Amino acid sequence: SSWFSAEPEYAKWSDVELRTWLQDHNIKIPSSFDKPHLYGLVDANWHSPLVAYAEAGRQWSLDQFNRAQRAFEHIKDDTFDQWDESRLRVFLLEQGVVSPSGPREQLVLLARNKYRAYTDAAILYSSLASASASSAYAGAADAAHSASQCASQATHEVARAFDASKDYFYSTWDESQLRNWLEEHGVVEAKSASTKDELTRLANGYYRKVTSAVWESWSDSYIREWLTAHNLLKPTDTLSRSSLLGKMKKYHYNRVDSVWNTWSHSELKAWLVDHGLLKSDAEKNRDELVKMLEEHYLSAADSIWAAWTDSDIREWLSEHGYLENGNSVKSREDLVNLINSKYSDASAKASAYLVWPDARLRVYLRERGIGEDALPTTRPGLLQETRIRWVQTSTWTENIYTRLKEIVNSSVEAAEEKIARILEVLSGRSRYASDEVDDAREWGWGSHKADHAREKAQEAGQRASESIATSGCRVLHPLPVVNMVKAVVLGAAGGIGQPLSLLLKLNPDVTELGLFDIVNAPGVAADLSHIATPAKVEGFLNPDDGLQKVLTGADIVVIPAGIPRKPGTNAGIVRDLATGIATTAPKALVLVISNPVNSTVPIVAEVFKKHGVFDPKRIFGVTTLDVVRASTFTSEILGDRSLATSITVPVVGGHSGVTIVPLLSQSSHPLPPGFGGSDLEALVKRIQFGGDEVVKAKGTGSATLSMAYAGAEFANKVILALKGKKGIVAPTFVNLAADKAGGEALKKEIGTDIEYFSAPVELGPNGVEKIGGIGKITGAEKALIAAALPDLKVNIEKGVSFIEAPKL
Ligand SMILES: NC(=O)c1ccc[n+]([C@@H]2O[C@H](COP(=O)([O-])OP(=O)(O)OC[C@H]3O[C@@H](n4cnc5c(N)ncnc54)[C@H](O)[C@@H]3O)[C@@H](O)[C@H]2O)c1
Ligand SMILES: O=C(O)C[C@H](O)C(=O)O
Repeated sequence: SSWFSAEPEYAKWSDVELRTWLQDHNIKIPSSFDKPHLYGLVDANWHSPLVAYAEAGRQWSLDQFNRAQRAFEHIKDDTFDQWDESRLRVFLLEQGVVSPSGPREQLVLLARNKYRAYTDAAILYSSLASASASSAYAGAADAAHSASQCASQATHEVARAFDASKDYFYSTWDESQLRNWLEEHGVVEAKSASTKDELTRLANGYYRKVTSAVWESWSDSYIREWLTAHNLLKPTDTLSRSSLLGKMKKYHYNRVDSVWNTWSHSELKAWLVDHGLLKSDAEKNRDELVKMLEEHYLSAADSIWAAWTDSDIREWLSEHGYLENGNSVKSREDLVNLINSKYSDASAKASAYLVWPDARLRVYLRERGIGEDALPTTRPGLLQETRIRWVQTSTWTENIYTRLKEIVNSSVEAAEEKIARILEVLSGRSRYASDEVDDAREWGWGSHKADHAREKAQEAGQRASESIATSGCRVLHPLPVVNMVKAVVLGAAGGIGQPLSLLLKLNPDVTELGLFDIVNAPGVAADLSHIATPAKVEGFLNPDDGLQKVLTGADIVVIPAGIPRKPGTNAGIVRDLATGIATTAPKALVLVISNPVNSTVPIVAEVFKKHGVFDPKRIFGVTTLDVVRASTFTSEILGDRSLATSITVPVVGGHSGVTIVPLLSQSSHPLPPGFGGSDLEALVKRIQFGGDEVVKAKGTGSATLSMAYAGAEFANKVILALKGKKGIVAPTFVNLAADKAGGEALKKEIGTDIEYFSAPVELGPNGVEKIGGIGKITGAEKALIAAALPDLKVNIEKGVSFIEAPKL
């Protein structure tokens, strides 16, 4: 590509690279994102100021930053100009500049650079701190992002729009009530109107004529909703209609309204004459006057400076040396004239709110926590308060971020209320819709086509849903929320436990690794904790509630505790560990390795049922070793071990002897032509009894290293799914109720009613997403399944009855 190509650096990145960049910049990756989305996210954030801060901040450790914070506490950008050379030198030395040299100007420059880096880092750290302090709220933001939220919000808008098209108080009246009302109000045509539609139309028309404000014809409930939506009314407040109307009068505005919309013809004209834009005898109609106002309002000094109090202006003038003997300038007019002539960038101060109608300024202030009583009563007062709170931000996302921070740090105590307000901000673009709905309502009332209003409303709802969908995705960029994953290993000091813990420590998505065993766990943890990967490792033993401590906050729990080939002992161990999980981390995803898996998985389920926390989606029997063996042995048959990692063979049924059913006919890499008969039988047997091969070779114990590998393979998939990756499928032994439809279909395929079965399962953030079917298999494979079922049923029953009445 040419040097001048507009193609960005990241255009050719893989999704791993995109993901890494986003993680490095603390940009949350929404759970549903695939490569095009990741690309979009990188694209959207490439030039974001937060990313720049992150770059700057990365060069500072938190410690360094804290030290710097003290050093920079009283420093302003121009402080250095006032320092002498030796003071600058000392300061730079303290800031780690080893031999500060050069002329004083050079030193000032160096000091300034340090200061800039510090302020960038300060912004980063404060945003990180606020984000982590409010992770609950960030969680709400995340929820808002989810499609369902967007959808429900959109639905709400649509519902509101529909409501709005019929929500005038006489909408429920029958024909004679309408007729009476119209006649009482002297609408003569009522006499000749013959249908209810016509009468309604007349009522609408009449209403539009006599009411100046659109809301005067709204029902109480709709007014209440509008006020509540703008934080002007608590949902619990009960007010009379007249008080509600009073509030509307004070606060209702339309997004397109400007301050002059309510001015009379002569007021419009007077303003233009006062500002020397119109001769007092000029003849202009209202539209022409408004047009002139639109053009000139914001360049008029008094419009801009109305947002400044006298003392604000005085302060600015004296700070900039224009008011040495401040007392000589006394009048407001003098102050405004002076600042207007000195403030070169006045137009930059011309913010959008300067033209807002008073009602909108009031709403803005009320939304920012100003009480009804504290609201200024004059327009300059409203403008001045608004200016103080007006956040000028360069990007939309930054603006939303600022507003979110404001809410999170606000004094509103109830979390629900904060969350509600956050949701409002996130779906802020729905205001569009509200305004569209306003239009729609007016249309409906003013014209004959009530249906047209409905259509418009529907369109508005549609647009709302679209803008919510896009805003929902975009607003997440600046929230530096780190997706934490705590993985726990129970039985972490054992033959499987240790290497499995090692492999989990290597997974960069694991941020916390908790190890538990009845022996040695703290030692194993100390050892692993030196490995340079993100996970924080801690080990616990039984005393002092070690099990409870390790399980606190667990997202995923892997259980390789127990003794090889001692089913009875293992049943008790698994029962006790499951009890711990049920009481401390009932929402964790549980991966059972302890044998016999066909029975220990039902044991965990029964314990969870007893504690009322059973969710079949969250419990897995790890059968991955069978899958791994199937790949390896098949690659050997194919004569190419390098294929081993890419060969996949579904293995179904259970995890012991004949209950292990490899579906070799579905291998991603077909077996050699002519491979069958006793060769095939031997391969199947080797997969089914691979455990014996290892037990025999070792003399004592069973597979540990290959099991650790397999366990980590599966756990890593579960973690990826937990973090939102879609479409991950792995065979695992699950309760078939985890996916009713999938489970029932599977039972039909295997022709028997069974509670647990190992099948290819699609994983999701809540565990089992979908249970896959067996698919097309050979006669021989059908026979293998038939042979597996009786053993499997006995194993399952043993597990279930162990909890009901211990006898395993
Ligand atoms: N699912 C599979 O494919 C598969 C494969 C291999 C082994 N396994 C099974 O995994 C289990 C462990 O095998 P291993 O070779 O690691 O055994 P191991 O004896 O080497 O380790 C077991 C560990 O569990 C610990 N432990 C015992 N009771 C405990 C309790 N109540 N709480 C916490 N920890 C406890 C022990 O102290 C030990 O450190 C066995 O049941 C084995 O049959 C399953
Ligand atoms: O066979 C065993 O006892 C351990 C394990 O289930 C295995 O498959 O290797």
